[in-house]
Amino acid sequence: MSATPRPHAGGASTLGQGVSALAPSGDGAAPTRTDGGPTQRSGIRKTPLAIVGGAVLLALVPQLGLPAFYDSLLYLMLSWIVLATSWNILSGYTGYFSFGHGAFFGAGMYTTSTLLARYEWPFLWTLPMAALVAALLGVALGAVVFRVKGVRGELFALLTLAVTFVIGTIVVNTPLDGGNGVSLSAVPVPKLGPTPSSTFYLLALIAATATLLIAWGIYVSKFGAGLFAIHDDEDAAEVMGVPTYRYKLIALAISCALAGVAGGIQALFLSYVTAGEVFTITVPLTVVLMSVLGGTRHWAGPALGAIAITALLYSFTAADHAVAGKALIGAILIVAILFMPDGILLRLQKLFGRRAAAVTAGTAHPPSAAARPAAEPTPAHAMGSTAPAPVAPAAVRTATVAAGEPLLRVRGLQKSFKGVRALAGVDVDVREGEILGLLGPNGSGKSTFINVVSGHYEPTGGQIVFEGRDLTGFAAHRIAAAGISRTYQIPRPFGHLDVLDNVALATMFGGGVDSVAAARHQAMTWLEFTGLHEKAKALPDDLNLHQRKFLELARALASRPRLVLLDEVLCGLTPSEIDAAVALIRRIREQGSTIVFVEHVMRAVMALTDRVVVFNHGELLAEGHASEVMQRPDVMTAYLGKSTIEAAHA
Ligand SMILES: Nc1ncnc2c1ncn2[C@@H]1O[C@H](COP(=O)(O)OP(=O)(O)OP(=O)(O)O)[C@@H](O)[C@H]1O
Repeated sequence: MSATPRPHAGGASTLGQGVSALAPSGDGAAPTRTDGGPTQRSGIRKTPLAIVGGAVLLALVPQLGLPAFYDSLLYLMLSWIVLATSWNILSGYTGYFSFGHGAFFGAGMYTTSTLLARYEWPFLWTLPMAALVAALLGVALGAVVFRVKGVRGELFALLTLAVTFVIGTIVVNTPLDGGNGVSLSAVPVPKLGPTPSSTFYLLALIAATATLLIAWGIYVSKFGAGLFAIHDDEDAAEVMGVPTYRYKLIALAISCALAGVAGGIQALFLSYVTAGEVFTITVPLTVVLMSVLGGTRHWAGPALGAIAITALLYSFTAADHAVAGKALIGAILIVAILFMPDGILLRLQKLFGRRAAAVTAGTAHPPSAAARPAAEPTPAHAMGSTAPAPVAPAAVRTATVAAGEPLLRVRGLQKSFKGVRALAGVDVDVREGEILGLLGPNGSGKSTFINVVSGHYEPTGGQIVFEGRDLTGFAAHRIAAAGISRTYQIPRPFGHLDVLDNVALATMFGGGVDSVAAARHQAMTWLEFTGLHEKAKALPDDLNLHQRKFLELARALASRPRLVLLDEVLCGLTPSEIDAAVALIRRIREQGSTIVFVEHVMRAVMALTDRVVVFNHGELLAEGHASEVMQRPDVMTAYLGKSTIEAAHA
């Protein structure tokens, strides 16, 4: 946007001119207070009050009678807060880095300017429309892009940037802009404040307050927990019950709607709108920079980044040495990002001795074992301890399978990967309450079976019936909700969530608990059940393999499944760790779960399983009791190879 703002703007520069054009005051009064991380329950109640309270105080600024210049500078700062925070709701929370924010901002600008200039709508009525059009644009884009697996990271960023240019080209070449821009100089500014510039300031203040409240609300909610899980491992999140597609679309719609509102206000602020300045990379680059600097894993991070960058720009580029000032700001940003890769906010939290907020939501962790009421389950001791078996926190949901019917009935299950037939049509029944061993040599299709039954892969053919309900082709989150959970052969914890929140996520999405606090409380008891309670606040990276495997188990159990699919949970463990794991799996069965157990460790198979099925080359080779099946020559041949058997007999 090369257009200068309407005269009342007091010479402040435009948003669309990007970082270089910003010269706001260093007031920094926007709400930058953090809630102290999710461990601070009192902070949770206070946070929205603090945001609203801060906004009420800031609403008094126009009464100070400052020159219009300051109103406009504060307006710009607040507008950047809206843009950066709205970007973060999709991109920071889910990890889908968008470079399309210019398109959504521009959609809002052109919606408002078209409605004002052509249809003479009252300005305030255009803002909901600006939000709606931007949100619809985002949802239309997301509905296509989010369906394509693998469009993440740089691909998603480039795609959204390309969409920005496409929309910009369309706008320029249609009557929306016509190549000349849209003039709004004749449109009256509503009288919210004593002056037009203070009106814009107050509008931006309302938008920023609403945006921060929304960003915070998502951050502390179950929805926010799901978004952060998508950020760390989308497939694992889906398998644990997070409806990833829907969640991404909702986050994108909210993000776009807020950017659209900012664009609508900006259109009238500028009074002259041109496409060439809006649909560029400048807006997205600026919001990315602000968010990364402030911290993308916290609702307040982007606001802090917006304030910091705009304040820097005002301090260093408003004077005569603008070019040197910009270079200095660049150097400061490089140093800040190098030394604070998680953003200023997390660094400040660490400095003030608080736990790094590398977690999703904002409610308190459950009380310590000592503080817990006596009626609750007693904590387990460390893994492998000889203490009495810990009590499972919640009874497993009872199955609703008809008498004589298997809990899981798989018929003719097929899965091919570009010519590789991993499953060639297997029939497997799993009876309620049993531990079924799933055996077979490497590459025989065991993990594929688990992946298909849990919805990680769609089957190529066949049928999966669980509790009499046909689940064939269901999305993984629906299969999780139906009562099937799984572990991964190589543990896939959510790396930025602590151990407790990893389990709480399963409690919420698989177990149907809506409150984050209740989910954490229940998750703690599952950690006690698996002996991980002392690691509740550790990040997965701090766990050894044994503990990571047990974390997988705790997550699988926390969704209170009727059927648990365990994929080589013992692989890589020491003999004593295997003993501890075998004892734990027994306890899992005792508390009511049915288990399918893929394993190569034969002594565990012998000790645990009621029945085994053996796969070979994607087909069912044998079925029966482990001790009998493993004696069969065809099974031995499959495991050891024909030549080995013949050599042994020779
Ligand atoms: N995502 C994939 N893409 C292509 N081929 C795959 C994929 N997943 C599995 N396969 C192939 O399918 C076959 C069965 O693999 P699968 O992992 O199910 O075997 P497995 O019995 O679990 O083996 P292991 O005991 O070594 O884990 C193998 O030939 C494997 O290479």
